[in-house]
Amino acid sequence: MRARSVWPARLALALLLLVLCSASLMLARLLENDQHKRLEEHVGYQARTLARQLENNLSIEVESLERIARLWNNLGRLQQAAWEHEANMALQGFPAYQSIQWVGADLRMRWLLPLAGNEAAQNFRLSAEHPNYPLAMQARNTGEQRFSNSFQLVQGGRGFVLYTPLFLKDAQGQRQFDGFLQGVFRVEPLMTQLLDSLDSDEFSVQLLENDHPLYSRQAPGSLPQMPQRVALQLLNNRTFSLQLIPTQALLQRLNSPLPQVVLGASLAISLLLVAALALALENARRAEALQVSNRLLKIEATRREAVERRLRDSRERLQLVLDLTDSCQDSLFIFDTASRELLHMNQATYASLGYRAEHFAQLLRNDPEQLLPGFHAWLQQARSAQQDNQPRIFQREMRRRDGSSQAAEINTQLVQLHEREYLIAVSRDNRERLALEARLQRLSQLDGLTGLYNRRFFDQQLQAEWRRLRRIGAPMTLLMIDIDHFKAYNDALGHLAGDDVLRKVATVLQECLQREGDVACRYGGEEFSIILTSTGLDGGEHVAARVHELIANLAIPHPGSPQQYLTLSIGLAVAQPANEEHPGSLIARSDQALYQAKHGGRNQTRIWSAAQASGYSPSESPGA
Ligand SMILES: Nc1nc2c(ncn2[C@@H]2O[C@H](COP(=O)(O)OP(=O)(O)OP(=O)(O)O)[C@@H](O)[C@H]2O)c(=O)[nH]1
Repeated sequence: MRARSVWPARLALALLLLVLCSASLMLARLLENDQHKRLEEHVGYQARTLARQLENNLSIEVESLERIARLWNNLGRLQQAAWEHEANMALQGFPAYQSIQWVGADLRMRWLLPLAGNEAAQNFRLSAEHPNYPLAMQARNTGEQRFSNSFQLVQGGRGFVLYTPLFLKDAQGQRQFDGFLQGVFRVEPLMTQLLDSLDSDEFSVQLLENDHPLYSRQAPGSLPQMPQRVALQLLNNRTFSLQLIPTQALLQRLNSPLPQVVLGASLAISLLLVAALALALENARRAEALQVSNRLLKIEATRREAVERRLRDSRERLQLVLDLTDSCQDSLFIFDTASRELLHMNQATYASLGYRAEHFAQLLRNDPEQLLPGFHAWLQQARSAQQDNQPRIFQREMRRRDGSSQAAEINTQLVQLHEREYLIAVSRDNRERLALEARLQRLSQLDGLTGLYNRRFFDQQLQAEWRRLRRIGAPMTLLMIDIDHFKAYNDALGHLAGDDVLRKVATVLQECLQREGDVACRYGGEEFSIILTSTGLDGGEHVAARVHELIANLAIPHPGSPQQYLTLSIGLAVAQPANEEHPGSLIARSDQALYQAKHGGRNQTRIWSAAQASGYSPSESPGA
């Protein structure tokens, strides 16, 4: 289960923050623009006020000179005293005047007030080369006042002139030009007077003529990017303009910190808003992650429960299996071969031997030879057998608690696990089976009718004893015994009687054997054999004689026998196994001897000898 990506939400928040910040900046910018606008309006208003003031001032002077000119024109040329009176009044009313003067019709300076400061202009004459000449001529021709452009005053400094044409009426009533009444203004005092009331810290002021500065008053901290210019209309002259440039001080005075406050506040609010949203987003993400982890935890818990349940079930099943092994008759035990610590043993393991569980475990750990004689050799055998892929079932003796031994068939399996070796052993008390096997073994060696050993056992025994005697250099004697006229016996008395006779003969033969190693067998039909080990001719003859004697003692009636009693014929041969390879020759010799006994009249023993064998005349030993 995968948590949703947080990046789209984070991107959206970043965009939101960007938008909010941009909006804040725009708002602040709007407020600033508004402030600038108000500042411009203020500066513009000031400029317009100053311009109107300047225009008013000059228009008042225009009027005062016009009034003098009207007097002049109507009453005739003024007397000097009257002129001085009028001129001084005008000068007093407008201190910005540099001078008021009358230039005669010949354009030569006549009267000049005040004289002080204007001495240089006393002999002034407006020549045709003077820049104001055309304007003056225009005023003369039109009879209207004209305001000049600026020019270099002969008194020094820059100034301009208001030309007011004067006329006299001649005798014929014709108007005669009588020169100009000139109001001369110097820029400097004109502007100083004008700006007297203006706060010098708040504006820089320029008087411009055709965009060229004629006068400048610079205030510190001017903001040249915010000039406000107002065109001046001085009568006919429109070349002048007034320019105000606000200063930083004015800006500070007029501007409020509102835009900054608004910007700061809105940025802070934006940040807080985005932070709150981010926090909410993070909380939602964590809550979702918590839900996911809770779900995973639940799944894990369910899985663990299932695992534990399975574990519990398998543990219970294991315990059940272990308990069931206690019900088993066979012993089952598993132990570490290095430490001989028991991993498991069922009840039969220790109980069948009479131990308690702890005692058995302790014995296996501390003294395994005591418990299982030859333990270490057996363990090694088990390893070798497993390596060679040989059968791993061992017949061992286990020692009971009372000291007696118990035969045990132990099936072993060695297991290598986690670098340790474990032995799994299943042990079984097989005494009964061994006894049964022994019995079967015996039965397989015996003749069912007589209880003597059968022909097969005879063959095995003859071979085994032959080899043994060959080793020790001792002789072997073989007696081949056959019942005489047994066919006749059967024919006369029946087969059951014949069987009974066979059993009686067997008993006789068995009685005749007194030394260990001597064996009587039913060789086949009515023929028997006796193997006498470490026995020479004397011993053989002795046994044969005893056989004849005991049979004779029985005096078993035999209607078909010349003696009327049952008799036996015996062929006897002696051999030295050390000199011969196989016992076959011994059988053949004793057979030959038996043949001789039969043909010699029966009821006798014939001993095989080499001399007789060549002539085929065994020596005779008559029966009893
Ligand atoms: N009742 C009985 N008879 C057997 C048994 N085995 C062999 N016979 C008999 O033994 C007889 C042996 O007869 P023969 O080989 O002719 O020898 P014989 O009659 O004993 O004569 P001689 O050996 O020459 O003295 C046969 O009639 C067999 O049937 C047996 O287990 N029980």
